Amino acid sequence: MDFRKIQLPREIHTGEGVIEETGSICKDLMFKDKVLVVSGPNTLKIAGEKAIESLQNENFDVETFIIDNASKSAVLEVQEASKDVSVVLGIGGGRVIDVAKLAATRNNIQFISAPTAASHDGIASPRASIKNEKGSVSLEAQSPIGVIADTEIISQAPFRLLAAGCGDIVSNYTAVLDWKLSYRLLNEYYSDSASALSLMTAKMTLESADAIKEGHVESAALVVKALISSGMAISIAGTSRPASGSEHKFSHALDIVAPKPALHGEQCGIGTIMMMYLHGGDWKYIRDTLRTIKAPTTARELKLDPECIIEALTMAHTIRKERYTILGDRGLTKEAAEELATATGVI
Ligand SMILES: NC(=O)C1=CN([C@@H]2O[C@H](COP(=O)(O)OP(=O)(O)OC[C@H]3O[C@@H](n4cnc5c(N)ncnc54)[C@H](O)[C@@H]3O)[C@@H](O)[C@H]2O)C=CC1
Ligand SMILES: O=C(CO)COP(=O)(O)O
Ligand SMILES: [Zn+2]
Repeated sequence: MDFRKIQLPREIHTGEGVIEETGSICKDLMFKDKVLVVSGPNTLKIAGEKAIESLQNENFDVETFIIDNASKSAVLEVQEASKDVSVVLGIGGGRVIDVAKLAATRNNIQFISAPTAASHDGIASPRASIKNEKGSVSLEAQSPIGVIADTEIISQAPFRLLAAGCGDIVSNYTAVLDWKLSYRLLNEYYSDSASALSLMTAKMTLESADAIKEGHVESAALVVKALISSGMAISIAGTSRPASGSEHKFSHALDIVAPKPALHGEQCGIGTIMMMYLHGGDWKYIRDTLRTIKAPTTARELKLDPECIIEALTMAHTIRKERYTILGDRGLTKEAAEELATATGVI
């Protein structure tokens, strides 16, 4: 028998000020007594404290745990801190959400995702990216039972984070091309519906590029919706394949080689320009649209040396080797990497 399970969020709450409804949302979801809020040092002040007040107003006993990295040890610490709670809330950026999501999954506890920035599509996905000695691993986790996305808070986050979210969405184009390639060459499992949702999300976002502006609640709402939809494509696929291909391998490689990596979504956006070139697709459209959004398209904008880009390109195929992409099993030579980055204007 070919059993398949698709897990999706049960409730998605978006809107200006919705973080102040956290307590009543948790009550409606029938959580009781003690809850754990996992946040970052800054995001606690930006959103965590409002959520805590709202939870306390509904008589929840709130514990707080602050993390600053998506490491294995942070996951273990949050697991330890969440043994006797009814729900774990991750309030912050992608790293906070991943740690809280994985710790809750391992403790068999429900998880609520409350993003403070629209910077990544892990908001509603059933995966968690955790750093390890080799860079990072994508681990299976539960989907959040609820998403609380306060568009006012998200619209006030540095614009760079919103533009990065667009880079993570644009990645869907090359991720799907890579996935299809692997399906054709290696008969890898492939889902038409997950790919269709992923591509539609990327297409709609790029078509709205002109409307993605700094400080606008509507822009934040547009990107949040796309990131949640991308996370659902990951849920349907049961793998991050529809949203992570060669461009993500490049970004994961940069996280290893760069002295100070840029944001995940920024790196993925630039990776998409280059991987689309390798696929023979319309890489200029990707580049120009990222420019319209004011997302970075060059190494200089990422504050990275050209050497870093070349090194990441030549090692990208070694990341998640089981995930076949346009980079093949042998990857790029140094010369080919240099040619690719130069031809696309990345260096
Ligand atoms: N689980 C999944 O399916 C996915 C996971 N990821 C992971 O997510 C992470 C990337 O997420 P990011 O959010 O880009 O990085 P991040 O979590 O490191 O956040 C970037 C910075 O933005 C700050 N920040 C967040 N909200 C803010 C606000 N409202 N105002 C001011 N500063 C704010 C954070 O404190 C942090 O310093 C990576 O580790 C990546 O691997 C990315 C995509 C999918
Ligand atoms: O970043 C992701 C999707 O945007 C998750 O992908 P990975 O499986 O590469 O961690
Ligand atoms: Zn990503």
